[in-house]
Amino acid sequence: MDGLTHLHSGKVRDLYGLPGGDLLMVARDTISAYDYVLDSPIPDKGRILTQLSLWWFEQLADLLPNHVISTDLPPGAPAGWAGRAIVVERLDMVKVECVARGHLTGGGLKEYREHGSVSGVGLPAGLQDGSALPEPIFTPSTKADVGEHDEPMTYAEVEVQEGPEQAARLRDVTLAVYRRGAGLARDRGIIVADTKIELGRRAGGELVLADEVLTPDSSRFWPADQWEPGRVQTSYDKQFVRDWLTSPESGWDRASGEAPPPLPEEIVDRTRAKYVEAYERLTGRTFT
Ligand SMILES: C[C@H](c1ccccc1)n1cc(-c2ncnc(N)c2C#N)cn1
Repeated sequence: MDGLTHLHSGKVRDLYGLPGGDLLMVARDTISAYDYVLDSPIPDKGRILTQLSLWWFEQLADLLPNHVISTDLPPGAPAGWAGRAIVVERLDMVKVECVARGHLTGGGLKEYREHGSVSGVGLPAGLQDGSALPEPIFTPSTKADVGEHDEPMTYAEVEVQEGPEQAARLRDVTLAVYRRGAGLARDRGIIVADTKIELGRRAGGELVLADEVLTPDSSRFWPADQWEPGRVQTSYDKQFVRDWLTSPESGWDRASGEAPPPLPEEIVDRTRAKYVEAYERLTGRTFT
């Protein structure tokens, strides 16, 4: 693909350099579960989550600028990338995974059970898996290498790395994006339990919202009507996959260290439908 320089491949997205310095972010139809990228693509997942991210950038534009330049395919990009590729402004990326949590689960719950805190933020006693936090908290982490897990950072460590003023700005922006997104989603029946945003800086130091934003890949989406603290919550988008992979029908042993088997067509179809449903509930638009 002349004109495109492959720069980075994540679990579900790829990043290319364009002549002139901009970047092309491409979302694939892949889905990951239990830290594996599954062999079975979910048709249109890349397009659905790209269009959701673009809609969120619009909803958040009054809070801070974003890196979106164009959704037109640049020369050299395959036609099959239409709808799931975004030309973005090249930024100096902040080396902090900016995470906000409104509910306690996953790695945060594990840390809470060990230390009574998450990323150094003290929390009240008695919280359970899925509990709503008294208020959303900023729980930054390091940017781990491919295949590694991010490590929690305390706010003090962010201050040392970025400086006190910038650390406060990262915290405030992350919490503002989360509050806006979680509030809007909750009104539409979806709990955004937590989210990770990527921020970058322009040459003049201005903070810009980058990467994808408030998608089921960057956030935990739960159906609000099934929320029940004290147990593992239902995943809005991945529950069919998780249930099948951990059922006798799949023949897969998660403890074996072997990669999961391909998904049955029915599970793929039902998972695609959940992505479409989430997009349509949040945006009020019809996915075509
Ligand atoms: C990890 C993430 C990634 C995204 C998509 C696919 C693979 C990786 N990434 C984003 C940048 C990046 N760098 C400079 N300017 C930007 N606007 C962005 C963005 N977004 C670098 N890495």
